[in-house]
Amino acid sequence: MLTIQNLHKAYHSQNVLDQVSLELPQGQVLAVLGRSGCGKTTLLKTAAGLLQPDAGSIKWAGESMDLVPPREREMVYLFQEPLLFPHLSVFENIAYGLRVRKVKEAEVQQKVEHLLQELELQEHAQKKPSQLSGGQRQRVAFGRAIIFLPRVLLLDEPFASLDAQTRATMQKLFLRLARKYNITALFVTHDVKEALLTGDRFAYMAAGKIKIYTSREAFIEDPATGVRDELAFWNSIDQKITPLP
Ligand SMILES: Nc1ncnc2c1ncn2[C@@H]1O[C@H](COP(=O)(O)OP(=O)(O)OP(=O)(O)O)[C@@H](O)[C@H]1O
Repeated sequence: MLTIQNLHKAYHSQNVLDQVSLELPQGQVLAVLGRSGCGKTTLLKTAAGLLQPDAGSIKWAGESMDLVPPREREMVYLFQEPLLFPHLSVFENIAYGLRVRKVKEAEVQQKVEHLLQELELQEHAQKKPSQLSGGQRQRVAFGRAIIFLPRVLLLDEPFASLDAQTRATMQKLFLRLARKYNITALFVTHDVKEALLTGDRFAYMAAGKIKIYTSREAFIEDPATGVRDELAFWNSIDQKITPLP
């Protein structure tokens, strides 16, 4: 269980995280919907240990992570734009987390090859990141993040820069692997449909405050989230599309 309690962070006089608290059981995905600038990235970076909060605490299985450095926290932050080592192949980018943990070569080969298959990247294993498409690069970054099964995956609008079709493929891939590997994730997005698709649980963030919902229905029904209005809009578009004769 990930437990975040009363996290607070301010820049000058602006409260960017305002008493943020949440609980996330292992193997669940919390979709956090929020408009640009609401503090989503600050929340994820603070959870990963990349930013220090002014107050509050982060725990995993009851153990405080507050003094644990980012590398040992095993809460991996996945950037909007995939950050890959440009000089390493796809294989070595994915293997990186195992190499720094001094995992034996045979196990590295077996694990990376298996994940390359899952990510449908086998034929690109020896390419460098510059030789890949945006969607392929994002898949490599995802593989690199999950290869050692971190405690928590922190996803920051991971598919925002992809075209609609690639984005839909990536969302399905994420869901399949999240189920298969029992991934615990905070998935932040400004996209209503993406939040509904990826989340087991739902939250809405605005001006540094987070609201956690007890059910999908409560999330949809709350007028503050704008989810119902957006779903109504898409339904009205669907009804306007008349089938071809
Ligand atoms: N280093 C900083 N110094 C001052 N203000 C900052 C700093 N980092 C973030 N902020 C401010 O904090 C607020 C929240 O930023 P954050 O990056 O968390 O937003 P976000 O919800 O992730 O937005 P987006 O979806 O646009 O990435 C913004 O108003 C931003 O200007």
